[in-house]
Amino acid sequence: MNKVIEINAIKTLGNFQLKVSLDVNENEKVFIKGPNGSGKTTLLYLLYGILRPNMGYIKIFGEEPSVKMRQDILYMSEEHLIFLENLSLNDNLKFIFSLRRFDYDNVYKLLNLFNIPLDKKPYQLSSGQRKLAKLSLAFSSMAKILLLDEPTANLDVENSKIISEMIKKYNGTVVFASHDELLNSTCNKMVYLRVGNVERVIEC
Ligand SMILES: Nc1ncnc2c1ncn2[C@@H]1O[C@H](COP(=O)(O)OP(=O)(O)OP(=O)(O)O)[C@@H](O)[C@H]1O
Repeated sequence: MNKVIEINAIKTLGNFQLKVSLDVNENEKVFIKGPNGSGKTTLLYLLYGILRPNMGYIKIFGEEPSVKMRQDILYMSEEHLIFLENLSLNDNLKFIFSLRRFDYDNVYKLLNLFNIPLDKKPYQLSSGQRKLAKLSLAFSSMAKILLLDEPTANLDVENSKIISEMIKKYNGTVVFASHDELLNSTCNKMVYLRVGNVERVIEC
């Protein structure tokens, strides 16, 4: 099997230290679990190249994470907004499409599936609707690796189940951090973090 992610690294943030050693294969669906503050988001930041390790290495497709990989790897944060507040969702999409390649038809298909009104501005949508709009983009990105932070936070059970199925069926690797037990059946591998350490890795 092709390894797409290799990490053996230490990252220090103030008095917190994350120490991770992990390989991820092509098309694997990896569920990062752990209590609040255990280092899940920090791990995703390292994989996306937002943070650099203090020691060790991170390889994505055999190379250090870098901006030039951004067509192949997409990170969807829990909190950060990706939409401009003064534009409708439709105009936001046009702008986003000018920056990066997506399966455009699939974006609109998913937005329709989730009943997201395109004429509304981001602040006129609920937090769940904004999340579903971001996920519609992520799952239409054609990225070889998706990094999803809390993909089902703010979503109802029905939509969470749809997202779970979309992760399972995604034609690529998905690494997702979540507290949502509903996603337990979604992965091939579970990685348990505790206070910055990999407590255990379970093949599912
Ligand atoms: N910029 C920073 N400076 C210092 N400490 C930081 C910084 N960013 C995060 N931390 C610390 O790193 C630790 C891990 O944070 P992280 O956000 O990775 O946890 P998490 O597992 O994603 O938590 P949650 O489940 O609450 O989202 C926390 O103790 C946090 O306080």
